[in-house]
Amino acid sequence: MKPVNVGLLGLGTVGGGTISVLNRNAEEITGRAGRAIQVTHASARDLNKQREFSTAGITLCQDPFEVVNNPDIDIVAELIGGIEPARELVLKAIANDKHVVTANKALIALHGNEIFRAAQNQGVMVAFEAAVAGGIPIIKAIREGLSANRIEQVAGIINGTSNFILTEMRERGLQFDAVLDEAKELGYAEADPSFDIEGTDAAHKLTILAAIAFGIPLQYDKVHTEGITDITPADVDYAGELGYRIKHLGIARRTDHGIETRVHPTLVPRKRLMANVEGVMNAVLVKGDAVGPTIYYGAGAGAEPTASAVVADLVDVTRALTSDPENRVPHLAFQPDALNDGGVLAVEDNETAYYLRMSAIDQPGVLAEITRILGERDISIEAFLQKEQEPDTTHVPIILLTQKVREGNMNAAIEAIEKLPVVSGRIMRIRVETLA
Ligand SMILES: NC(=O)c1ccc[n+]([C@@H]2O[C@H](COP(=O)([O-])OP(=O)(O)OC[C@H]3O[C@@H](n4cnc5c(N)ncnc54)[C@H](O)[C@@H]3O)[C@@H](O)[C@H]2O)c1
Ligand SMILES: N[C@@H](CCO)C(=O)O
Ligand code: NA
Repeated sequence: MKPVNVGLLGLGTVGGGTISVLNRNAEEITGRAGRAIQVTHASARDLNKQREFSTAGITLCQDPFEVVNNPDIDIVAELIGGIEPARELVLKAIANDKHVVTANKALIALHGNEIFRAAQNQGVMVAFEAAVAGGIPIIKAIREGLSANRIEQVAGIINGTSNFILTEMRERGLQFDAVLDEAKELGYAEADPSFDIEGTDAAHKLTILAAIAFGIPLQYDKVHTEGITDITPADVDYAGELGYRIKHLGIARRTDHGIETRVHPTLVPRKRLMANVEGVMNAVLVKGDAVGPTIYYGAGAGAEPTASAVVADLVDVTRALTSDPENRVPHLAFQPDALNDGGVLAVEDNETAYYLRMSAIDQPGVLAEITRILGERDISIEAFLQKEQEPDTTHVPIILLTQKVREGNMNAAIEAIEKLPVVSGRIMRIRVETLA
C-alpha cells in the first residue's frame, strides 16, 4: 500500500524525537498502521543547523506554509508550539484537507473549539495525545478506554518541569533557578518557562482533560491557575513534618454544585501514589463511577516520550484514513451535539482543605484570635504546628491544617487574619487534597 506522507512543522525537541522514533521503529510502526508512515517534508527555521537526528530523504524548507500547501502531504504534524503561526497553519492544513497531529496544548486549550469545528466540517482528524502528559496515553484512556463511565474526577501531575523542580528542591535542597536551568537543558521546559512555573501549561492541559472527561467545550478562562513560584523550602519542610508532600496538581472534579477546574500547588499525603511521583514523571488519577480510581504514570516531557505520543497519533490517523468521518472517535470524546456547558464553578465555590502558614507575635491569646476568625466562617482546624521564634524577630511561624471549606469563606478568613495587628505579612496558603 502507498506510504502515508507526513509534513512536519518544527524540528526542535519533539520534532527531532518524532523523526528518530519513526526511523528506528519503522518496521513495527508499518506493521501496526498497515502502511509505511514517512516524513517527506519538514520546515525548520535554520536549514543548516547540525542536528542529532538524520534528515536524509526529507525535503527541508523554511516556510511552514510550503509544507501545509503541498498537495502530496496527507498528515501535518505541528510541532512548532505557541499560538501564531501555529493556529493559522493548522487551520490552513485542515482547509487543504489534511489531517493534523499536534503536541501544542496552548493551541488546543485556547483555540481547540474553533479547530475541531473546522476539522469536523472538513471531515479530517486532529489528534493531540502529546499535548497532555507527554508520553502517557491519557487522552486515549479517557476518550476510549473509559467511555462507559460517568467520570467523577481527573487529578494529576501534568507539568513535568514543575514536578522536576519540586523534587530537586526537596531531595537535593537545590535553589529554584538552578533546577529550572537544568529542566531547560533537558528539553522539558516550554519556550517561555514561565508557562511551566506559573501553572499556565498545566492549566492548558487541564482544560483539555476536563473537556474530554465531562463532555464540555474547552474553557481555559475558567481554570483557576497558580504556579509553584511562591513555594519556599520552609513550606516543603513543614509539609513533610505534617506527613505531606507538595505537588503541583491539576484537578477537574464533578461536585453537586458544578465542575471545579483548578491548577495549584497541593499538599498530598505522603503515602499516596501521587505524592511519590518524582522528577519529570507525570501521573493522572481518573475516577469513573464504574471502574473506580485508575492511575496513569509515565514521562510527561522530553523528546522521545513526547514523540511516542505523536507517532501513536500518526498511526491512529493512518488506521482511520479510510473510515467514514461520522464513525471516528470524536475529538472531545463526546459527539459535538452531545457537548454541554457543564456548569464550571467560579473558584470561590471550590471546596478544599488548606495548609496556612503565617507569622505572628509570640504572646498569649494570639492563637485564640486566629481560631475565632476561622470558627466564625465554619473553618475547623485539623492540625497545628508552632515553630521556634524566627531569628532576629519577635515572631513565630504558625502552621495550620484546616478541614474542607468553601474557598470564598477561606478568602474572607485570610483577609481578616491578615488585618490582625499581631499577624505580620501575607498568609501562605496551599490547598490540601487527600485524593482518596
Ligand atoms: N519538549 C517537551 O517535552 C514537550 C512535551 C509535550 C509537548 N510539547 C509541545 O511540543 C511543541 C514543540 O515543543 P519543543 O519542546 O519541541 O519546542 P522547541 O523549541 O524545541 O522546537 C520548536 C521548533 O519549531 C521551530 N519554529 C518555531 N517557530 C517556527 C516557525 N514559525 N516556522 C518554522 N519553525 C518554527 C523552532 O525553530 C524550533 O526548532 C510545543 O507545542 C510544546 O508545548 C513539548
Ligand atoms: N513543558 C512541559 C512539556 C510537556 O508538555 C512540561 O514540563 O510538562
Ligand atoms: Na499524552
